[in-house]
Amino acid sequence: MNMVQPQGTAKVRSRGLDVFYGEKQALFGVDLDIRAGEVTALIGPSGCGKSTFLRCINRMNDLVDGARVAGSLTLDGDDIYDRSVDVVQLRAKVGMVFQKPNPFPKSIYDNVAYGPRIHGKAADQSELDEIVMTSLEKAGLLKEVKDRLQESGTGLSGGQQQRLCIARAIAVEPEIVLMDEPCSALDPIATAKVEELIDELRENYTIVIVTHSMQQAARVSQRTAFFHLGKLIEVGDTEQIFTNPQEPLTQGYITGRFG
Ligand SMILES: Nc1ncnc2c1ncn2[C@@H]1O[C@H](COP(=O)(O)OP(=O)(O)OP(=O)(O)O)[C@@H](O)[C@H]1O
Repeated sequence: MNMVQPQGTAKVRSRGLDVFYGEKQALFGVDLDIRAGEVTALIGPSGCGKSTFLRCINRMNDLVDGARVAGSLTLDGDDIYDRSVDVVQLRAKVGMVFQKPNPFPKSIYDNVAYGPRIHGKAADQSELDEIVMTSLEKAGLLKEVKDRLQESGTGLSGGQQQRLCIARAIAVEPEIVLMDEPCSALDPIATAKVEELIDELRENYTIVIVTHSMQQAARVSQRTAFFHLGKLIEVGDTEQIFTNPQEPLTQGYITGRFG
């Protein structure tokens, strides 16, 4: 089990974070703390840089040609962009769940066992079985799939596939789970299940979620950061952001004046 830091400690800290895609600047001097043991929601209109910020935390932007990062971004005080950082190890610490459920075309079991296998997390088969079962249980999926672990992950419903992807992400015991609009391809019932799950997971993980749904941000997060045109406009306790925003731009967005 992870050593979870006391709630409120900055797990990830950005200072003056700029991100460029070629000539285009997508983030401007972002100063944001992501606190340990909480769910932080990133909200704002399309193209404001939410996903860009999220993807910096596990260096997914490294995969984009011409992407460049300046300023400082740390995880537990260590520079995420330091030359000495092993990106594979970083991504084991910082898991990710994408917008569209993307199980591998493998069995349910192998989807979850994949990460533990490549990171050598299990000494033998029974330990691997234990990790797979525990991860499925934590992802709220075990009951539904325990009799068909050898069937393909792609044969599950969309909501089950997304919970399988969450099980896959947590199987390597990450410290942080990044979620990029994890419910946008799901129906309301599957969405409710994933939201419930996010709430349970925050006991053991620090979670950052990008969402277009303000209702979702209000339901699942403790902190909310509002971005606009690549700038962080305001961050605060979720309740405060939605009931008493300090910035006119935030006010305009949450009251639906633009978006
Ligand atoms: N791979 C890329 N190449 C070039 N520009 C990009 C790339 N990815 C994002 N951008 C640009 O960077 C800016 C921020 O994009 P980003 O995807 O972070 O925004 P977002 O707030 O997550 O948007 P959305 O809500 O639509 O997903 C946008 O102007 C976008 O066009």
